[in-house]
Amino acid sequence: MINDIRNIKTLAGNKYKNLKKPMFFLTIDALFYMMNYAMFYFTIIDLMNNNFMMKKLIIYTFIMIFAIICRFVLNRIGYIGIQSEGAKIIQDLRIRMGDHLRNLNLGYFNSHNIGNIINIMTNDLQDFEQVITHSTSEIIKLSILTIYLLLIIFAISPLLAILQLIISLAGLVFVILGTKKGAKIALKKKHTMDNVVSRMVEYIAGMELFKAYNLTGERFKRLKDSFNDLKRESINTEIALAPYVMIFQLITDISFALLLLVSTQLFMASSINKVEFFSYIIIGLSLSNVLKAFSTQYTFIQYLKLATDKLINVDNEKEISYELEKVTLPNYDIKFQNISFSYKKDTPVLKNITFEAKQRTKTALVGSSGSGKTTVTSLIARFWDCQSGEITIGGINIQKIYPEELLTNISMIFQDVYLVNDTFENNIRLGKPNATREEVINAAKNANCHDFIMESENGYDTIIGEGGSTLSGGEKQRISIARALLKDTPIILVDEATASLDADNEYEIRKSLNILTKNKTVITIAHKLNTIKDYDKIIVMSDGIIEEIGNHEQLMKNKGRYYKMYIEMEKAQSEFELI
Ligand SMILES: Nc1ncnc2c1ncn2[C@@H]1O[C@H](COP(=O)(O)OP(=O)(O)OP(=O)(O)O)[C@@H](O)[C@H]1O
Repeated sequence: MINDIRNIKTLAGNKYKNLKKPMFFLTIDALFYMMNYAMFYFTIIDLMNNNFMMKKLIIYTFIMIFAIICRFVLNRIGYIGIQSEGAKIIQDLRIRMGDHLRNLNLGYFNSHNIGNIINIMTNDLQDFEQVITHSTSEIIKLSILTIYLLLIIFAISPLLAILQLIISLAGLVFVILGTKKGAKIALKKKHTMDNVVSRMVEYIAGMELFKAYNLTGERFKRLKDSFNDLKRESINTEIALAPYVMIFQLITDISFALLLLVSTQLFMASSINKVEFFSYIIIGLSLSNVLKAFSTQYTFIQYLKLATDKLINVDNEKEISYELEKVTLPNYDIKFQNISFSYKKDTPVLKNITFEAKQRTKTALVGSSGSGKTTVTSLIARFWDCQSGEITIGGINIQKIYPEELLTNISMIFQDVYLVNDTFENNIRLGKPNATREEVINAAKNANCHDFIMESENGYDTIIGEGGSTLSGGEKQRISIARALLKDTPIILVDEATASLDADNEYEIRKSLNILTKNKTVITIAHKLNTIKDYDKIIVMSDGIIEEIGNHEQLMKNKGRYYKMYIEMEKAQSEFELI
């Protein structure tokens, strides 16, 4: 319990303190709630003692009305306060979580499925909001009512109060044990929910592919199966939790009946008087209802606790470390010194790699599929950190540099271009948020996308569909080159996408890439060897190691793997031309 409160405080951050004021109002509201019982109690006393006077009744009624008005005001202030402070806390938490996710190593996303992450950022955050804005105030109210009603019963008869306490605590232990078991089942439901979201994302994002391969039915079956799993787990959770709550409520009702018997005995033995006897009936009945509400809240809180635990787990994930938030790199030489890296333990992808790419030179990475070329570029951008060795830029170990600062020096032209659902202008401007329209148009002209942008309905103000769905692969590539031109960084990482493009598009892209990479430190993953003949360095990779290194002439003389690849490429090309 203490741990849970600590977790809530950690997630809520500094603004947690702001909840104290509305909670105070809600506490006073709960105390005013007691006024009804007090007035009722006095009325009974007067009735029983034949002391009833209209004047007194009017006073009691006015006190009750006053208490109700006070409660209304206090409740409004407390409720609105807790809602607005709660909303601020959740907004901060959402932003913090978003920032935190951004600063995590990509390994986190590799080991957690997309559904799990989406659920944490949506459903679990919403559940946490529920804890802050609703459950907390309800628990305060119910706790105060329980203590208050028990104290009145104690004043009537300590024996009745002690018996009530023992039975309630025994019942509560039962509920606690039950909900512990239920929590495990509820956690299973949450995992199933993660799976449903993952399947939905897969179904929607892969729709084009599934249609092309006529797999929509099969993929929908996967989605439908996950819906069925969710239905089963939802029923299981209810079945697991409901009996414990129902039994507790049964115990509470039976305990009231038994204590009614005890109180009658006490009354017969003159241990309590008439007034106390009737008061107990009313107070005991009220306590029974409050305890029932408590048990429902308790199970609810336990379920929400799962969301809090999930959020805390993400919050505790270690962020990428760094020492330098700002850095001026003395030069842009990129050096890999004895780099070893694996995505998964015991499956090395890069094995003791050493090479240097001097500033303002062009280096190409070639080799078979899966040899580790993309991994090399991902390590330069610090998407991942290597497990041993040192990568330096300008002599500074990149693991010391804040990743976002490092990326201000790097542009990436990759095969998968992501465009946001915004105008052409704003998509290009992502490269330099404060760029003028003129700069955007200049970059677009150099990236050979100005013409097709101008041909579209609203020119630069035309909205591109989400993910760039309205554009061809080549057009998306050129927009990403325009972005990079605008960003104008000293280091450019390119994964050549020209293999899948038609000759016109390829020509346009090559032209704009030449402008982009002029006088820069360039590392290109090359798929067509005839495009890298003029490169300063060609690194031939094979199964995570560097097999050969040199320029085109040197490697051709070596007659090693590069030579074979080149000859094969030429042969394939001449065969293709013959066809
Ligand atoms: N995110 C990842 N998680 C786990 N393994 C990965 C991940 N990315 C790549 N790998 C694995 O690492 C190895 C090297 O992959 P990498 O993408 O670097 O090769 P590549 O030479 O660029 O291949 P290609 O030319 O096909 O793009 C492969 O075995 C691949 O399966």
